[in-house]
Amino acid sequence: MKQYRILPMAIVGIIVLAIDQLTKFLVATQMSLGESIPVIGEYLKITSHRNSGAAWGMFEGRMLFFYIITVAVLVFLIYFYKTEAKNNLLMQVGITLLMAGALGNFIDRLLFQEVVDFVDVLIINYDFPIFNVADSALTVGVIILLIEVFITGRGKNKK
Ligand SMILES: CCC[C@@H]1OC(=O)[C@@H](C)C[C@H](C)CCCCC(=O)CCC[C@@H](CC)/C=C\C=C(/COC)CC[C@@H](O)[C@@H](O)C[C@H](O)CNC1=O
Repeated sequence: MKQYRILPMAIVGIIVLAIDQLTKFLVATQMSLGESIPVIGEYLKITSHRNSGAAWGMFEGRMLFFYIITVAVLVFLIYFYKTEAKNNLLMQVGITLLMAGALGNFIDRLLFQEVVDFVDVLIINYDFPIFNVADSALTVGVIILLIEVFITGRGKNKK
């Protein structure tokens, strides 16, 4: 248990997943499609948006593709956790975030065949795609794993 921290990681994953699903639910029920609520002026808004594709609307509507990819990603992450994340907290956190993010968008795709997006940021005059908590978890998870492999851990098990 200590080496894999299954219980703490499961709690982190469930909390991230719950926040993702709650925020999507609130946006979908409390806002009309396209409605926008400024949080920090033009720079950060909550905009109710839907996306039946991946980042930037790629593979729009290809739900079977998304189901297959997501199950493959989840199976790979479980395998990777068991083989590479032993005694490695950073890697365990990164993989947990990736799994929570993948599951969050998977639930939306299974239930609605599209994903609820609402985080609308204006980055240096480039209107970044609208995303959600699950995308944030996926992106942070990717960054953590990259840091772990290339900077701190070099992939080896750390005490
Ligand atoms: C973040 C992964 C996207 C997420 O992948 C998932 O679900 C996984 C589990 C399933 C995918 C089929 C697999 C990855 C496809 C590759 C991809 O997509 C390139 C990733 C670039 C990424 C590097 C990490 C940068 C940034 C993206 C965005 C900002 O993220 C903060 C824009 C998000 C908005 O376009 C929003 O509309 C997307 C919508 O919510 C559906 N989300 C997905 O498909």
